[in-house]
Amino acid sequence: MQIEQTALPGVVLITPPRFGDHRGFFSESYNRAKLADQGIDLDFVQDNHSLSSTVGTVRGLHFQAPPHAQDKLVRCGRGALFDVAVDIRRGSPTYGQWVGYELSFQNGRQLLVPAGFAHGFMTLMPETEIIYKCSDYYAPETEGALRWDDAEIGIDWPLAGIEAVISDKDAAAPGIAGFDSPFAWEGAQ
Ligand SMILES: Cc1cn([C@H]2C[C@H](O)[C@@H](COP(=O)(O)OP(=O)(O)O[C@H]3O[C@@H](C)C(=O)[C@@H](O)[C@H]3O)O2)c(=O)[nH]c1=O
Repeated sequence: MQIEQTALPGVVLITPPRFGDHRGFFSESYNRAKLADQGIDLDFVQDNHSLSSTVGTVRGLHFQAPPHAQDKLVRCGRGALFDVAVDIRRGSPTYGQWVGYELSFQNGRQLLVPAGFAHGFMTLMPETEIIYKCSDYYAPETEGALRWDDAEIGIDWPLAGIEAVISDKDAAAPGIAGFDSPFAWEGAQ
């Protein structure tokens, strides 16, 4: 299993091995013990799966506030997407900064987006599926969102100029200026 740190401490790229043969491939998309050996020991309780039909669909930037904050382990089941994590922990040295990676069926990469980060993605192919594990249950009363194209966050989305397909909820999300984050940085881990 390949583990790569990103520019945002805690956000990690994970690539499980694929064993190919004449039938295709086999891969352990999640193995708790092997991840724990690498220092990533999370207690996932819910798996989510969504399909986005159109290229340029954007979902995000989303989080759940404590006490239902979620770590998310994200992968692409079909197609390709650009997956983003934004640090929203008050006092964090990287507050407001983002990282983004292409996750695709083809590359098999996964992104670990810890609690304290807003998460979002843009699909790069039609009929793209995202699958992610969450460390807490859906708690709509704790949901929050930031605007996906907020100039102050400044995410360099691929497919610049495309008219993004977004939900009404995401269209109404605020920018990060004046955002009263429910997360506080707890110091270097
Ligand atoms: C997130 C979620 C939604 N739902 C329902 C609520 C609603 O009727 C329908 C669609 O919900 P949404 O529009 O919020 O779905 P979506 O915009 O795909 O929301 C997701 O976006 C990505 C970026 C994330 O990181 C997730 O945590 C989640 O916020 O699904 C659940 O039943 N359980 C869940 O865990």
